[in-house]
Amino acid sequence: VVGGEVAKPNSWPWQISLQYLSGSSYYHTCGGSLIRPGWVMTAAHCVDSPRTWRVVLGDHDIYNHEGREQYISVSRAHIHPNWNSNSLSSGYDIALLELSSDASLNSYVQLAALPPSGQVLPNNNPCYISGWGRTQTGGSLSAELKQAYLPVVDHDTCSRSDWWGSTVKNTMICGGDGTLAGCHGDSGGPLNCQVSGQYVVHGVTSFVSSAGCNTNKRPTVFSRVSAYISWINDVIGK
Ligand SMILES: CC(C)C[C@H](NC(=O)C(F)(F)F)C(=O)N[N@@+](C)(CC(=O)Nc1ccc(C(C)C)cc1)Cc1ccccc1
Repeated sequence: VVGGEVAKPNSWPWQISLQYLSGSSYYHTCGGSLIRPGWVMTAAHCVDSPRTWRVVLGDHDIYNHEGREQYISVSRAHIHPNWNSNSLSSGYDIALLELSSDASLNSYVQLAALPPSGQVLPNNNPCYISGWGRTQTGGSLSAELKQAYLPVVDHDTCSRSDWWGSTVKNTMICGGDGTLAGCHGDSGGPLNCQVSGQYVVHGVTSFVSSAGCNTNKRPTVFSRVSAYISWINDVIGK
């Protein structure tokens, strides 16, 4: 997350760190959201390559064990059937991770609320991105969970030719003005939007400009969760 601030610990209790095994250590690679005790929602591009994955719940500082963490391995990744890693702009950058066991819900680990199918938020709706991603383009990951205020940029504005143009589809949601932004390592994490006084996960962090994470008129782009509710229900209801 470029800009913004360190989040109050566990203030986004559905935020998870998705980590892969390399040698004998695990490394943070993406964010995600706990949507059922045994299911995590993340970005398809996070789980494109087959690896040994684990999710860490209840975390704040990813480099220090603070005692609230739960470490659960991923038994299976369900990538959206229409996802094509060579065509990020087509969308479908969403995946569901089946956990090997259920998370224990407590004050540090809670389920995310998901939006109703098809709900599109108005321009400037208050939202926050959260994540451990790079704190500036080409920088390093943040040890502590960060958040930044990224109000919704509606499709009309975000798809303007001097903004993202036709790269952005209406199955995506744009956030922020490019000053504050998501960055590498925030992928898959939530866009937490305030709707009727409650935070609802409306976005899955998908991409930023290759010219730089915080680039003017290139807001952070998220998969719009409300466009995938029926697929999500099909997979987890199964
Ligand atoms: C892995 C890619 C597919 C998605 C990746 N997503 C993120 O970093 C995210 F924002 F989600 F945290 C990204 O934007 N990666 N970049 C590598 C940028 C990138 O690849 N962006 C991008 C944007 C649009 C498109 C298509 C839709 C035209 C393809 C790639 C990050 C970056 C940005 C500036 C400097 C260095 C690294």
